[in-house]
Amino acid sequence: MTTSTNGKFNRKPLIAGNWKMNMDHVQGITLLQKLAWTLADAEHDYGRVEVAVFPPFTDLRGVQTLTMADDLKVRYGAQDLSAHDSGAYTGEISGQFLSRLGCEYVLVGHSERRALHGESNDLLATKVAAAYRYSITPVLCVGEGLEIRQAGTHVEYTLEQLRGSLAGITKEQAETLVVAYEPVWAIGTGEVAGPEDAQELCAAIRNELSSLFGIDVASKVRVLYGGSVKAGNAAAILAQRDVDGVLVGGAALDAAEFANIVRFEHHLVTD
Ligand SMILES: O=C(CO)COP(=O)(O)O
Repeated sequence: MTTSTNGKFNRKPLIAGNWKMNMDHVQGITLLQKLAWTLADAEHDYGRVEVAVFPPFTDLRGVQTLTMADDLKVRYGAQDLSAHDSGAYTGEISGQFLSRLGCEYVLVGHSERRALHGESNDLLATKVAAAYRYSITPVLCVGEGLEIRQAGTHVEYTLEQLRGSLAGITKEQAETLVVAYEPVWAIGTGEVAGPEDAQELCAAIRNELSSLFGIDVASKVRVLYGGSVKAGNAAAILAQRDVDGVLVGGAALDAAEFANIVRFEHHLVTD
């Protein structure tokens, strides 16, 4: 008998939309407004399922202004941050600036940052620490590429990324962490990991956090799945025991589609 008051979820599900390098600041406001209206029409209960968007840096001031003016319940965050606080780091954005812009979350170590910008686990550990310095919750992204998946070493590889990118954080910090498992071969390819694959890795990540930081961490940390999530496959993925949410790319650029993912419970078959 579980004491859960939120369906199968002991942890509040988080439905997150990573806009990547899409939506300029005008388009971004329109998208957020549409999303908020669609969810308001559907009487979405944000206390039950949390919603967050990750727009480009240049959209964040507009997103903040709209959120404050209309008292929106959608949370938001940035797609990256600097490991440094300030100084001669041309082109970088400090966690301090993000905090001033009302960001509650920041993506750290998205596979596109790891692959295209050579971000290592060591660097990412310093970015995770920077996020915590400004009380921003990191959404740490991990996940294997196709070759590793085919070699069958994906669990060990992903857990190694997890350990490396969390080096030096405290148990208290770990308790507020969000981890997103995003297998690279499933990102933007239409190739979605099966619900069982998502469950396997989300459970392995939770177990690893438990042995790294203690069991209560594992019961609090939310572990998301990302990679070709759409309204049509979200419910089955979110029905898995250890999947506490999804990190959505392409489908987050369409307000109606993303709202349907947020409302996944309406597509769940209850047991
Ligand atoms: O990378 C992703 C989210 O961060 C996933 O992107 P897609 O949903 O477009 O596959």
